Amino acid sequence: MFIEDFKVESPNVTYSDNEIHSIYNYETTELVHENRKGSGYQWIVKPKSVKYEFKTDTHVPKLGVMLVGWGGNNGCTLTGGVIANREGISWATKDKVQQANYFGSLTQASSIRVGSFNGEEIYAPFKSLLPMVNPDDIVFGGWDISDMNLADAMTRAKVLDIDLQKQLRPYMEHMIPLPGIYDPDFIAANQDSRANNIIKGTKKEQLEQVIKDIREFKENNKVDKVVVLWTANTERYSNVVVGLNDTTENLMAAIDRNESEISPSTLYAIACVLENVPFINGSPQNTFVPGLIDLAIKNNSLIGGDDFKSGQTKMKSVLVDFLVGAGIKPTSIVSYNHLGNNDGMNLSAPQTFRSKEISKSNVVDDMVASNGILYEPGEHPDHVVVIKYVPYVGDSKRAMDEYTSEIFMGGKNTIVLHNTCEDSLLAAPIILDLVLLAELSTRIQFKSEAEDKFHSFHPVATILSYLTKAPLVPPGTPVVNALSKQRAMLENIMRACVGLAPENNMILEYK
Ligand SMILES: NC(=O)c1ccc[n+]([C@@H]2O[C@H](COP(=O)([O-])OP(=O)(O)OC[C@H]3O[C@@H](n4cnc5c(N)ncnc54)[C@H](O)[C@@H]3O)[C@@H](O)[C@H]2O)c1
Ligand SMILES: O=P([O-])([O-])O[C@@H]1[C@@H](O)[C@H](O)[C@@H](O)[C@H](O)[C@@H]1O
Repeated sequence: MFIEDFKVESPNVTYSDNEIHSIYNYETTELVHENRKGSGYQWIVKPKSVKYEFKTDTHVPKLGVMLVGWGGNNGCTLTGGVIANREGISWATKDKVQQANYFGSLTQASSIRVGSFNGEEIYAPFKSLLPMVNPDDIVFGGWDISDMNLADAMTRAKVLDIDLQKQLRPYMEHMIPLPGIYDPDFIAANQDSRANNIIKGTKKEQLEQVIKDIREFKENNKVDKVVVLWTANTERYSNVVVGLNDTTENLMAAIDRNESEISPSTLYAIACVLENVPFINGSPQNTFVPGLIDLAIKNNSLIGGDDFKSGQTKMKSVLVDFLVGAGIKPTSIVSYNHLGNNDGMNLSAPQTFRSKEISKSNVVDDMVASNGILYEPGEHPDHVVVIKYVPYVGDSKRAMDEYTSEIFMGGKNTIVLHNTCEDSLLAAPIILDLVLLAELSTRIQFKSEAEDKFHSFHPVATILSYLTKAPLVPPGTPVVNALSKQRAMLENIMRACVGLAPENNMILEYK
């Protein structure tokens, strides 16, 4: 059965006018490697219970979302999709009259199990766990190196149905992206033709302009909070150089010197960290150079990324988790896709493709490392990523995957997948989830029984990892890519905020 909402009644949960306060026993383990006399070294696993308190501010702000690359396929598709939902727009397709929806969004279109009732499993909307921004209320803005208005950008993108585009045009034709920071050294040369909307000046002047843009957007739109998200073109990796961008001091000094190796995405991100505005990187480049991570931690300003996990890689983080979890040994993974949108054109350059190849390839590392029965230390499946630009197919990405695995008694198992989808229709709801969850996480404070004061999550927002191919994590902490674990982590942290136990799927009451 599906219910729309619920309230937790527990001595450990208090709902007040401004917050939800929960007391939560975190059940974990502590490992010890002991030298046991006579039996040599022994791993000892000790169950451990740590009491935490969570406080969630229930004041849901008026949220402004500023997209870098607002005029791109993802940016205009998301903007149009939210307007269509907000206005209740429906449109004729060749099959039927289509209603607007948020399918593909974890927060808006997925559910959680709240328990059983009379032998029936009871589910509720994911978003019913904690008060979240209603996406219909978001105010959009942002930057683009192309000055095309959002209605014309929607036409250029060729993603949304024509009848929908016609209805959206009046809402979007007055939406004009702010000039962006353009550096041809960081994206493909084929992007130069659209770069007619640029912030001039030195890197310091560009940084200062972005800060001014954020402040003016917040003031002009009377929003309480702003989240900035990069959905602009994939950049090449920045060289990380001692003395240039390895520390905050060196990074800021490099900007003062107008050093060419500081990328546009890093400049936007620095502007956000200086303004304490969450910044999320939806592309694979290493925007977050060490000096920037250092600055975000010092300023306790949320940063998250990298690279939306939307299609082929999302499937990979499910399939490989299933195979390895079933004791089957993937030995060869080949992921090929072609697409014809501007993203694909930008990725046709070797240096930008390399950024994407890295984020699409590293996604199996944690799953492989989890099974020492299947893999020797350092052993990995052969893993190849291919992306080709084929203009004719546009945003309709064709992905073809082949997974070859070793099975029982020397057997071989080959799984072949083919997937066709509008890449932007996969990415847009993920962008929505990223900004909504980033905003929510800034309203959560918590402390363990060993801490005196409540504090926020670590500014490097691992909580967003379900939505990214290459999760950015605090230095020295584990990277988890398995999709089921990422979703469970996010849901269980939100359950803890309302005093609910993690979903453990045991259903002992019926065993
Ligand atoms: N399924 C997906 O679509 C998907 C999945 C994962 C990651 N991504 C990443 O999301 C990004 C956007 O994808 P898209 O399909 O919307 O691409 P797009 O090329 O349609 O849009 C990118 C936009 O960014 C603008 N731009 C480029 N550099 C800029 C800068 N420095 N400042 C401001 N604007 C700038 C471009 O003019 C363009 O309008 C890409 O990096 C892509 O790799 C997309
Ligand atoms: O999310 P995913 O399907 O694994 O990866 C996608 C790539 O296959 C595609 O070529 C690229 O253009 C998109 O930006 C996205 O990164």
